[in-house]
Amino acid sequence: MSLIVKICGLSTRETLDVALDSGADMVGFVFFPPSPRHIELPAMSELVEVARGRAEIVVLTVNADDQMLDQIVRQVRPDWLQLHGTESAEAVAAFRQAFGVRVMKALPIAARGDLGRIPRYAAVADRILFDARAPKEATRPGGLGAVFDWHLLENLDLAVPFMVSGGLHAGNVAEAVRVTGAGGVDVSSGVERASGIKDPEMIRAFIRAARATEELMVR
Ligand SMILES: O=C(O)c1ccccc1NCC(=O)[C@H](O)[C@H](O)COP(=O)(O)O
Repeated sequence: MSLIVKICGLSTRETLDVALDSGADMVGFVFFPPSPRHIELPAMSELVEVARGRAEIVVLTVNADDQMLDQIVRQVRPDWLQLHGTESAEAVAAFRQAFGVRVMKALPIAARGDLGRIPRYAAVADRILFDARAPKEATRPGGLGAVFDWHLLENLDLAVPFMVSGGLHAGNVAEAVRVTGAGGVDVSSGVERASGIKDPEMIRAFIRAARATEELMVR
């Protein structure tokens, strides 16, 4: 069975090419100005056209309003919107219907209590992405290279596919897949040599390591 591998926070042609040539299934672009990976829509659109048809295109936003999402969808035409803020399940359902784009909802995980809201979101999103909960003082809700306790997701049975993220890198991705049984993995910081600066060799190594876990997948 194949694992979905997403490389997030791409912002240069060189590193996008490396991700595509190495076989990434999804490539993510961040539209969130406080992020070191933020990319304006005209530049994003140019990169997206390079990726279209070769990998699924994901645009990540944080609590974006209807107007912003409408602009992103019209200008960039992504395959997916990744909602990485505190969007409600009702908002996820409404965006999905309004924009005709698949929606991946990121849910922050730190403790067992965070699992309670999962079914609400699984009922309306096309995919769930689990990420580490950002500390209160963080300037962004993700892309921090922080790991959560993967055992919290053990034996999770969801109606929709899910992916795991948060502090993944070539050295721990196999264990994350083994423990969570996730159908996909998502990485940003773990393939960077400095904040916001992707490293070609780290991207290659991550995708190689992720592919090597596929033999562990039984579902
Ligand atoms: O990348 C960012 O700067 C970012 C900003 C705001 C919300 C989410 C953000 N990133 C999320 C991701 O890149 C991934 O979906 C995931 O959280 C993995 O991040 P990392 O722990 O850096 O591998």
